[in-house]
Amino acid sequence: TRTSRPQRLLQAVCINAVRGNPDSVIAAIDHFCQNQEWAMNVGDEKGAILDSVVMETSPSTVLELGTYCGYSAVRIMRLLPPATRFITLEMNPDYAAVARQVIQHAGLQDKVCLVEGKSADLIPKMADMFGIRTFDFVFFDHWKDCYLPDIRLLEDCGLLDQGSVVLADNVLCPGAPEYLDYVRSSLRFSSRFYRSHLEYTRVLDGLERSEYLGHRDAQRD
Ligand SMILES: Cc1cc(-c2n[nH]c(CCNC(=O)c3cc(-c4ccc(F)cc4)cc(O)c3O)n2)ccn1
Ligand SMILES: [Mg+2]
Repeated sequence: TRTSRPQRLLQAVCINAVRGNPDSVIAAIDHFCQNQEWAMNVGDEKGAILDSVVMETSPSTVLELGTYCGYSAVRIMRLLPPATRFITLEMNPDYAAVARQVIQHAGLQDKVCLVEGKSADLIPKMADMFGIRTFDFVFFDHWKDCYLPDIRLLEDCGLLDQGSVVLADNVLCPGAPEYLDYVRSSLRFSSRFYRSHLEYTRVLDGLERSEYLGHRDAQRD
């Protein structure tokens, strides 16, 4: 059977990227998506915003929802020290298989823990499975209609601490309107929008950065 798009993306990484060099893996994927086939990686424009938010947060525990081919896992982990705990959840086994090889090509396989399954099933097991109490940084890049239930689930499971940062991709395209309303109206979050574009296109998109202010109650009316 024909190869899948993730498999063709992986092939481009194997051919064009230098093993053990995360920046060359990122460049190879961006070149493939700009010149051969569009794919739903966060991309270079939004990726630069992701880099800056990661660096200013300098987290020691990171959760990513939606690994896809591992592009943002490589982007995030190339910036952080080896002691950082990084967990990424992917529910599609074919995506996960490609992501493992992309992450390995970047030489980051020892720093990344990729878990297969649904976010709603795995989030409540984070503490038991990994001995992680709270996440300093969470990157939402999974199903857009899961953003709202999953940020509520993170709160309910006590996985966010005062100062924890949740960065959400695609809040305009494909869009996560209910999620935006929630984080922007909640007294428990301080949110700001980073205007950008859908990866490899001119379509408007952006990232929403929401900082957890602690366990307060009430909504802004
Ligand atoms: C653990 C867990 C993981 C998942 C999960 N794993 N992998 C994903 C993929 C999610 N990503 C997207 O759907 C996505 C789509 C677009 C897009 C597509 C088509 C267009 F025309 C315009 C834009 C652009 C993007 O940047 C995206 O990130 N979900 C789901 C549940 N539980
Ligand atoms: Mg995305």
